[in-house]
Amino acid sequence: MPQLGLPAFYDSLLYLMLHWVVLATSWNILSGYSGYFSFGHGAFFGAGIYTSANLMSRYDWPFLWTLPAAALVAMVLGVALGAIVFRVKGVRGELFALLTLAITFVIGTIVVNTPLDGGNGVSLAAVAVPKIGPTASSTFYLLALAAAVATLLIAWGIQVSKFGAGLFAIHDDEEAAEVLGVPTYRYKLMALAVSCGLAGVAGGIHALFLSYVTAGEVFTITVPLTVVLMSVLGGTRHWAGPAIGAVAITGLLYSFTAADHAVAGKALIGAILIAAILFMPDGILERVRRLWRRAPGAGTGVAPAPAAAVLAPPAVASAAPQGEVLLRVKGLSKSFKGVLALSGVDVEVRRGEILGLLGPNGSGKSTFINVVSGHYTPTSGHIEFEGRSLNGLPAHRIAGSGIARTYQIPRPFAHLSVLQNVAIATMFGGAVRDPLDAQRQAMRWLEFTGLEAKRDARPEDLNLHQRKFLELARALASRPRLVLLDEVLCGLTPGEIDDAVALIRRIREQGSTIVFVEHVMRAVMALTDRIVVFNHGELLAEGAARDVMQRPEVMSAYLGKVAHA
Ligand SMILES: Nc1ncnc2c1ncn2[C@@H]1O[C@H](COP(=O)(O)OP(=O)(O)OP(=O)(O)O)[C@@H](O)[C@H]1O
Repeated sequence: MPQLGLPAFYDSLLYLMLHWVVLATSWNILSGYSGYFSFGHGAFFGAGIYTSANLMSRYDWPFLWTLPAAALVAMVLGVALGAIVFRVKGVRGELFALLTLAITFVIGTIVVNTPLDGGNGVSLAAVAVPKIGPTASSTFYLLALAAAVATLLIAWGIQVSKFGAGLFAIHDDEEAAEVLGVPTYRYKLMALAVSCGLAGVAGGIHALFLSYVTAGEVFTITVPLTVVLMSVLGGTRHWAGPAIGAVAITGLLYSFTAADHAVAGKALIGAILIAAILFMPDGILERVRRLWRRAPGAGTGVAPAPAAAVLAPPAVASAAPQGEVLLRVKGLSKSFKGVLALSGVDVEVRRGEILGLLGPNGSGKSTFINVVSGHYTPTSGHIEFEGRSLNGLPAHRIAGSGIARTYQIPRPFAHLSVLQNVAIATMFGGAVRDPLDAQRQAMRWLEFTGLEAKRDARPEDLNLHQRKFLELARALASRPRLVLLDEVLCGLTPGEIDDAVALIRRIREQGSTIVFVEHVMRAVMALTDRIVVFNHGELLAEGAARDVMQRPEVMSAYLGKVAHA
């Protein structure tokens, strides 16, 4: 472009487009991918601007040397903030957005009241623009072009990687992602660091472009609002979406400014945004991709599993010999603000067995699964798996050690296909790094659970029976040595229960040990080697199902409950 000799206006217009491509795409890496909607992008952009501006004006750093420093300062600021905020459960959605916006104003106030700005702004009129292009405006264009290409490559690389898959899982259900082995805290921090670093670089370049920076114009709501609009317009679930939004909005805005119709331009953009949000809530790009997918002959890009693989699911690794204690739980208690859900429970699970976990409603069965899988931390007691203590481990480390679980009410990742849902488990539990390999392996688990025809469906298109089987496929795909099944049969018809019972048998046959929480007595009798019965959070009885269910104390705990099953 600089060689074409066009008026400087075009260089500047293209600079601004690419500048917004960097900002919107960098915002999307955290907020679009992981769903942590930030309104604090102005703070990180501003950190980059003021770092570069101060290093150039006060310390005479050459402009290009200030850019890594701008990235670093913005990154450190973001990671320091994230290290605290991401630890607080529940700071998501509007709370996270408001918190990050408040931080922008706090940082703006600090900058104005310190020598960083001093209330007068920082002038860079005396700083020389490096001679990268033939003119100053072309230099800015080339710098922004390099930054935009690098940012888009990073965003693409993350989207197609295991890291990206983890972020998309966090977007849909952070707790379920953690239980499947996604290191959610680390991933969120990494995404924030990348997002802030890129915003810092954009800020560093923009400082010299503006040549005079004031906190009043930097730390405003304009930057976060604009990047959110651009990303939402283009589509937040794809690396290219924010760039499309950025080009569309900047192009429209400046074409009207050039023709002296700036107000009409803003009104038109407002109208376009309203129409886009109403008719394309997932963004322009998602709309186009959906039309493309509907086109005859459009495939998903995932090769089918080889025929031999389809016949047999992957063997599950077994670390302990048959009959050895796999899981040892001693004196386990869990209380919730005065409610003692588990009280000093001792349970042993042996390798290869199906252990039924029974008890009336509210007796602590789901709490047991939640504590063993790391969803809740125990109040007291000890949990040991294959001889190693699980106490204090986060849920993703427990998943990584070979324990998988299902939820009583299925919790699939709503925006991912059935195949992608299972592939996440293959990657994080089964340690397959390459997403395409993960999808091939996931396909084998879909065949195992009979869901292969639904591979491209969204979870919302499945019935309850299929969603429960998807939970099973997802749990198995992490190749666990112990599977904790929480009422997988609940809500199924008698025919579907028969299918599920046969499937659970096959799961055991291919090597997994199963703890099976269930109220359906027919299935308990057919499947379990042993049962333990809980009542009021305590262990009431244990042994073979036929003996234990006859005991008077069990019958009285269950009074009225056995009969209906
Ligand atoms: N997150 C929570 N907060 C407060 N109380 C809880 C929580 N989770 C479980 N409880 C309480 O702990 C007790 C045991 O609940 P739990 O869900 O483990 O029982 P359950 O045996 O699985 O019951 P069901 O068969 O109905 O699923 C109940 O009194 C329940 O209300």
